[in-house]
Amino acid sequence: MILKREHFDEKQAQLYDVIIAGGGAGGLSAAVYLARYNLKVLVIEKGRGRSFWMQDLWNYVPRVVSGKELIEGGKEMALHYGADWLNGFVEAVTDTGEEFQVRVKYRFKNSDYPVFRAKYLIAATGLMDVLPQLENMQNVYEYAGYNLHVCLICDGYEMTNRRAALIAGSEKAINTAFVLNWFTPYITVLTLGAYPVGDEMRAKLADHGYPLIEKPIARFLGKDHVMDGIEFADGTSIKVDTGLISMGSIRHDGYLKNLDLLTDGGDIVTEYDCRTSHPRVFALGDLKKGLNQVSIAVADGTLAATAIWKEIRRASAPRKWTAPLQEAAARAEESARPEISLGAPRGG
Ligand SMILES: Cc1cc2nc3c(=O)[nH]c(=O)nc-3n(C[C@H](O)[C@H](O)[C@H](O)COP(=O)(O)OP(=O)(O)OC[C@H]3O[C@@H](n4cnc5c(N)ncnc54)[C@H](O)[C@@H]3O)c2cc1C
Repeated sequence: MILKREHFDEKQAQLYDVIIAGGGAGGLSAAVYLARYNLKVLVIEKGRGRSFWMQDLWNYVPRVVSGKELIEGGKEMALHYGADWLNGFVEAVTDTGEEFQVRVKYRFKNSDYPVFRAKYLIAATGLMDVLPQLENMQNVYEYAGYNLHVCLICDGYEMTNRRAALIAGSEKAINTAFVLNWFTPYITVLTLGAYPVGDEMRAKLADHGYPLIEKPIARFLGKDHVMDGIEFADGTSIKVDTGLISMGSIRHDGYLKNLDLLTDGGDIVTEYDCRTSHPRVFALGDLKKGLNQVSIAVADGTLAATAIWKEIRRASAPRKWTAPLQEAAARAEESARPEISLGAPRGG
């Protein structure tokens, strides 16, 4: 069910098996599995995460869908199988040793701060790509995620043989040009004038024939979500067919601080089944170390949910089914009697 204020008292009193922070690709996959393992699960989702911005989900079978379709379909499925869902922002998690207490901000105005409890926590809150900060951010949102891409693995193919602008957030990020050139030779590198570029990198770009433009962007040009050029602060402009933003990302992991999880370069380190350095915390998808793709996040959800089910199942009393089996046998015997009495009279 979708939780509203009137459900909070009842739901705060119960102990969930699992609380999932984040209802994107990974969190939804875990929710569906957990609900179908007949476990009590709550998904908490703030809205407008990374999957939401995917206009086309490539490299995923059986067909291309939008991120919104993926989220709506997954949410509907999780609810159908009995998961609870809360539209809210996970602010903090406390581990009492026995359970996790998950504090949520519910609603931006007239906020409530309910605390829900669970045996296990799944962190599936992903990350968000850093975008160029222009005066008019609407102009950026008009094209970002359409033909102004943020993911080379996802959208490199879409850029094949197109005139591409690479917007690099650091000198290191300029190296993306030498991967993007797998798909297209027509690359212009933009630094927004935000950092100096060393002689070695300049020489490498010149050697490949990639122009370097080091001035701030004023706005993206185009219409109907199709970018076809970039205008700079000095009034000059270039024509392009596509773009790739490589400016890093921000992890949605603030609520995990108290748990002191093992990380590597900021990514949460997990075992094969997505278990973190805390035995009752699992991390999925973009938040953890590994490839940032929907297929990976979805598979992570499968692994984490199944590992948790296995553990809860093994800790539960054995299900011998003695009483139900005896009852079923008694019922079968009962229903068999009239048939016998309907047959030919004995000894007749
Ligand atoms: C424009 C774009 C195009 C892409 N194209 C592709 C593609 O074609 N193919 C592909 O495989 N991948 C693609 N990706 C990458 C893909 O979106 C991610 O790899 C995938 O969504 C990761 O899943 P996730 O569950 O880890 O994170 P997400 O899907 O980002 O889910 C995390 C969820 O957590 C929520 N959240 C965050 N913080 C909190 C909080 N504190 N409390 C509550 N909720 C919170 C967010 O709102 C979000 O819904 C694309 C990404 C972008 C941005």
